[in-house]
Amino acid sequence: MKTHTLRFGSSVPGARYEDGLWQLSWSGVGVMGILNVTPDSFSDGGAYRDLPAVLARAHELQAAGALMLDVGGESTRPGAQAVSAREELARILPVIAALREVGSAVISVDTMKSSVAREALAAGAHLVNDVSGLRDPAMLGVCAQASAPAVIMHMQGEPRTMQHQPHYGDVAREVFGFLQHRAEEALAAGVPSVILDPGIGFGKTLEHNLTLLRELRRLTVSGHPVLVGASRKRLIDFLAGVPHPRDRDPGSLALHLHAASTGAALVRVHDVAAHVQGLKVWEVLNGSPSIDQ
Ligand SMILES: Nc1nc2ncc(COP(=O)(O)OP(=O)(O)O)nc2c(=O)[nH]1
Repeated sequence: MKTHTLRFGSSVPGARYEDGLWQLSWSGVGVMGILNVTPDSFSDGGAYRDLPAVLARAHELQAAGALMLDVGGESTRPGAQAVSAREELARILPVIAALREVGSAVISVDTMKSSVAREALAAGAHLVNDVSGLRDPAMLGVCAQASAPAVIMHMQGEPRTMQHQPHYGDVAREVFGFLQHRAEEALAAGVPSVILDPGIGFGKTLEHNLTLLRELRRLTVSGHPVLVGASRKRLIDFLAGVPHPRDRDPGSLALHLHAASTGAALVRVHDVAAHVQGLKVWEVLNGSPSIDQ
């Protein structure tokens, strides 16, 4: 089973200090638990209304085996209206501070705004998850300055309109080429590590999403850890006729096991327990280095 490593400028849970950086390594596929603190996220918006409920959810995700928690204060579902930096910060800063207080897992902040990323990192987030692929001109500098890894995700257009008419000449070549290019720019700017994400459902048709998943090995061989976030997304309804997002966890796991078979390093999920269980079984059948006797 492949071992993946992320380098951080500051210490993170489970990391070792080596060559002047904190190195977090894991084998097989790590699970990033989704912690949305929004009123309108497509599958769990408003589910965690107050801080105790959010912290209880965080504990549940961590107890289920999440390697990281992804804290998001703005829905990026198709058609979502943008949220101000002020509103986004009001939602996520108390959560990040409280998670650090209780000693949580590694914390990523899911934001497209450099101003939000800067404050979230200062409040204790360990890395940035940017669905816009570091589009904000200041985002690279914020991550480099904080010596924080960045998840670079591909999105065509904006959440509000990205699904109107997504179009590519060669979707795999264009998406993977974009990610490789942004990775080089980020590392050259001093970002200690990058994670690449094809952006399932972000300005893609069903066919585009399927092609990216089928061709994903072309990205995982890049050497950068690859993250896939297909959890509860619309393509599962298209493929298996599941209209309600909360009913799509089995399909989510199937998509993420496929991602694991291509060498993905992380999956971003709502149902952490099901994914930890499914990946454990999958990894034994596909050559995990150790089996708990
Ligand atoms: N890196 C990465 N980040 C992401 N953030 C949000 C969503 C959308 O899912 P969710 O957070 O559940 O919904 P919403 O954006 O409505 O809060 N998907 C991804 C993804 O695929 N990859």
